[in-house]
Amino acid sequence: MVSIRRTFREFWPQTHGIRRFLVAGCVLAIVAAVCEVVTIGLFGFIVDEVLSRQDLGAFWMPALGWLGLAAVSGLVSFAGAYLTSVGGERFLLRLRDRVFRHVQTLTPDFFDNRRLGDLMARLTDDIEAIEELVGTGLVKLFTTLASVVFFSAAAFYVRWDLALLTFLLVPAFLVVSKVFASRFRTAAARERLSNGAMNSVIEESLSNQSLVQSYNRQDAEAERLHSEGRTWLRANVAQAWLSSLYGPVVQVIETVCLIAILGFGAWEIASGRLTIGGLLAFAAYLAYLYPAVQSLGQIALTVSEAAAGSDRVIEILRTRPAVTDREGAVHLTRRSEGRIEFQGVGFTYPNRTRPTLRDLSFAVEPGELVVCTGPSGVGKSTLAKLLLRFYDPTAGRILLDGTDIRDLTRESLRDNVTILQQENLLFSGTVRENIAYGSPGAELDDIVRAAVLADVHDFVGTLPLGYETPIGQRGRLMSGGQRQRIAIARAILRDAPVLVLDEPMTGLDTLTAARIMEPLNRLMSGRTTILITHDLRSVPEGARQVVLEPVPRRSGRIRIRSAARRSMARPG
Ligand SMILES: Nc1ncnc2c1ncn2[C@@H]1O[C@H](COP(=O)(O)OP(=O)(O)OP(=O)(O)O)[C@@H](O)[C@H]1O
Repeated sequence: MVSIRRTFREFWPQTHGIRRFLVAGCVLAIVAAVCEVVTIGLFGFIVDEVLSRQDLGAFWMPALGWLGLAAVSGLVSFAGAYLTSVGGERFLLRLRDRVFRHVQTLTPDFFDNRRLGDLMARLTDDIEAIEELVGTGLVKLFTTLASVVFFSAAAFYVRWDLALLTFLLVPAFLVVSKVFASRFRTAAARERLSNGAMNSVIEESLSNQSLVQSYNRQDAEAERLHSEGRTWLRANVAQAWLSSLYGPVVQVIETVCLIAILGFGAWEIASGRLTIGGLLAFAAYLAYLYPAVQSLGQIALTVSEAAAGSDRVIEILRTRPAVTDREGAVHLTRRSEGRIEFQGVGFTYPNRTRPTLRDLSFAVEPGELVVCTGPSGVGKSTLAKLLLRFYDPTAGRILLDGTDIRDLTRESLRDNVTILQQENLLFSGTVRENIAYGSPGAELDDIVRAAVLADVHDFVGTLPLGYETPIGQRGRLMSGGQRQRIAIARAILRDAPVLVLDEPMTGLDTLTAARIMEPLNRLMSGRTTILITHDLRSVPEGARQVVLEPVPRRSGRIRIRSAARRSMARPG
């Protein structure tokens, strides 16, 4: 119950503007139910007035009425179902957009600590489950409730005492559905969890297929999926067991009811207090009423499933980004000059106790190139993450043109800093789209100019569709050097005053590295550049160096102080 209330509080406002579809769906479904009630009344009338009395003349009017009602009922059922789906789908779209937008405000740290497949399950299946509760589920609940009310009212109208007898069994339905719903919720929560785990295994294995195959790990991966699949199977079987059992249990209660009614009805007919038409109409109302009551129980089961999904989505929505814009943060409208200064910067990753950086101070003048070196794992890439505000320093500050970067909006800060990462991140679009990724709306001429400067234009000329050639998922149809040059073209086109190159030569052989050097120099010229590398091949002569030293392992109080001095970056 708490989950359901929480789900509605969280997601109901999102149905604003869509509610008319849902309301229309409800109203139309209710009209269809009313048509059915009247139709059954006509059926009782035909039995008593036409069949029992063998009077064909009395047949035509109710028959025509029946036909008319069937047409109206068909039409409104169709329109109701259609409008409900439109409303539900629009709600789903909105919901997914909201969660995805929120997820993108979270710092990369969030993604580093989560399994991608599980996040994907939350953005797809779990969101659909919420829609089935708050959107279409609500319509179903209202229309089913309306059917229950109408069919029971009609049953009471025909014979209140018989109806009352029937209703004595309603508590039995309620007890059954309550017992089932709580068990179903536990099974559903397990199913959601295991669905996420299974998706994670599929995602990890498929995205690392070249590693899997080259290390002959196919069987191990298949076993991993099989084991997650088994857990999923168990959760689903538990769900199936409950939902399959629910129907027969309810049916037994229904049958007891029907037999009691028929027996009582036969006695009433024999004593002349009830017509056959009356009894048949009554039985028909019950035949409609019971499935409606049964589907109320089914709705309770779906609600349990949706609540399990919704908990998982709300958990994501409640996660706050580790870094946010400060109140009154300045949005840089002009291009920054590009003066960067680290002042006594210290940083510890949120899930670590040992600091990665301590008391790091250095400055880079506009247009200057500074090379940042140091052994692997010393925190060079961390420095880039701090400059882009993926994290905030735990001590000290970083200035851009003399302003603390925490006083700038993240958007305007990042507009002024381009990073070229170790692993070149390309999307599965075309060459053109990838070069223009950081500069939406760039003209083809500008894209080509950037490609020429990045020394990739000639290569693009050899591709079957030139700039319109798809580059494969994550650019896998390109070589490492080609990917790197496309990334350089992207950075050139973006034209930000500050540039961070994080190991631009990683994975490239000497020859390719040498070829990259020239476009890199073109990219760096005139920009403040921090070149992170432990590969001194790529260090241009005469460039100033900042050497990072590891923060020592054991951290007694006195050692920390001496460590602080030792780990200070010193210009080379
Ligand atoms: N998201 C993270 N959470 C916790 N620790 C992290 C995270 N990212 C990096 N680290 C740790 O921080 C330290 C510095 O990592 P960083 O990537 O900055 O090193 P680096 O100097 O760039 O190394 P390399 O030259 O090998 O790329 C490492 O010990 C690493 O294990």
